[in-house]
Amino acid sequence: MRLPDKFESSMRALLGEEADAFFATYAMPRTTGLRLNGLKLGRAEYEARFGAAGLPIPWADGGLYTDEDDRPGKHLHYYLGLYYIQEPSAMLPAELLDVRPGHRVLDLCAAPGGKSTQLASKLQGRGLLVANDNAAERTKALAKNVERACAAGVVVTNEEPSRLADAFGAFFDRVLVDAPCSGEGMFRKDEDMIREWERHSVERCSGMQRDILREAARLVAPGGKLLYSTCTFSPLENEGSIARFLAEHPEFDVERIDAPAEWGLGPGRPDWLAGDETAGLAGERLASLAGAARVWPHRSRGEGHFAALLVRREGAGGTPGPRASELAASSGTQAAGTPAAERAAAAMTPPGAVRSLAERDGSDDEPWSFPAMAEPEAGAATAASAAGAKRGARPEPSPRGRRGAADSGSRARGKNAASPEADMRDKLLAFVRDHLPDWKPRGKLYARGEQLYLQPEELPALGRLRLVRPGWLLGSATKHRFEPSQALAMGLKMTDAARTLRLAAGEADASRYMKGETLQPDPGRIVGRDGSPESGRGWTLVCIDGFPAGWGRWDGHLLKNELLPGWRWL
Ligand SMILES: C[S@@+](CC[C@H](N)C(=O)[O-])C[C@H]1O[C@@H](n2cnc3c(N)ncnc32)[C@H](O)[C@@H]1O
Repeated sequence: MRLPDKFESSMRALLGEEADAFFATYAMPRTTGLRLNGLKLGRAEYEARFGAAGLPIPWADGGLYTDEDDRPGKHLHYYLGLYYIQEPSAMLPAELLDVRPGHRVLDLCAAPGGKSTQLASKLQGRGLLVANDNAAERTKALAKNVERACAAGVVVTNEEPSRLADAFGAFFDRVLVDAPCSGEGMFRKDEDMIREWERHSVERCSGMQRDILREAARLVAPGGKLLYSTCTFSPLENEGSIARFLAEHPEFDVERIDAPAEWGLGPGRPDWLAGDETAGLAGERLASLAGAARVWPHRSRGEGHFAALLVRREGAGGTPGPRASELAASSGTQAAGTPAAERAAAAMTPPGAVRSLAERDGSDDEPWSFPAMAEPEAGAATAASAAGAKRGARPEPSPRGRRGAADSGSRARGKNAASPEADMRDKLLAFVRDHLPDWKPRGKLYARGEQLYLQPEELPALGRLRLVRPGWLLGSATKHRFEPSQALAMGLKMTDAARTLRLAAGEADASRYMKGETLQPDPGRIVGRDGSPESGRGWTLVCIDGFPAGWGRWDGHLLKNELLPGWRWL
């Protein structure tokens, strides 16, 4: 591999005696890995059922090393969302962020979603994750990866950080800034990164990082944490970005990353900054940058990475955004400014205020309502509709379109059962009663066109933001019925569905289903929740190795395949 001369000479100067060991790694195979999806299963269960999958990655829950010539992306289990393919060092930042169930989490630079899916598994379905990226095209992969792994509790946005900061204010307990960077740590993984490095200068990346970090600071609740990470070795983009951040934000401190010695991490290197790169920081505050962590390929089994954990002091009041203060007023709880730790602890106990669908259905005069059905301002296009318009395709129905206009009327009518909202909800409820009898999701409904989403209860109204996925897409309420989505299937458990076809990955019908073909299973294979034959017809959850793969429609003879083309196994 031919490394750029400028890169080589600066790394030799920084590493001194260690430089030879560092450069020797470029003749070795790159490191590869996968991370089991903790929302579906853990390592013990995976290995007990499917055999050993690789050596554990020491810093990542469910992380396993793979061999370069393994092809985990070709396996059906990948399509079922049982794991995400991720470079081992890239699993470190989300582990360090200390995300717990109930937290409000923001992944500010999230596409294509490796760390978002990891953060979502830490939340275990409690709390909220906003996964954002400012590149519209990249949010498509982000949304799909989230839907494959864990769409419940996740909102995908396509925004500039400043607009998120204006909307949310100091709302989040945890913020991840996995920043765009010069990618020096990925040269061994992807030689294209060398060409990219030659095109994008370290200085340009450092400017982008400054702008993103400035806005990120506004989004962290007092007592909350911000994890900054890059996949580059450049001191300017790593310690330099954090030095400038600390100089501009006295309310933040570095929290030392105390990793076990066997992880092989190196410290942050404030001593590598040139005088004009320290942003005037000096003394203990400059020295605190040593509490960051560097992954070195000659010390750990992983590509190059940097991580710094920053904590916003308790009582360092941020500005609650208009949306966050709305939430505080409406919920009667203190939304912004409440110590994050207290709220996280409260979230660990079952939240009585958050009622399940089953509890609402029947016991409430407005079951599973639309309490915060916010609509984007006229002219604020969704990312999907903007992308469609660019390609000249028919844009997704506007939220202020046919349904939206009627919705405004329905709000004026209040609880009128004949409102379009109530009609959509009733179709969904009828589907749930028939097909998912004991399913107990948490959240509130949100409608966009015909599509119905489930949002986390504590998500404030997001009217002006570009929403790629305003929540978990449950399906569409069409004129005659509710049609469940692929995202709904992926977020269910096999035992949630009243009717299933249960296949094993090795069966011909499993690959035929995943390729989009109609199936003709033995009717005895269509079973109910307890595994006994089921005589009904209609929507059927197709499961492979015990995990949902998608929907089919059973007519007693044939199973019509409802797997969308983009979800097929090629
Ligand atoms: C290193 S990648 C993120 C990888 C991702 N965290 C993952 O684990 O899959 C950096 C991302 O930052 C996004 N980005 C660049 N500038 C941004 C900005 N100003 N605001 C938000 N995202 C930005 C890029 O589009 C890119 O997807």
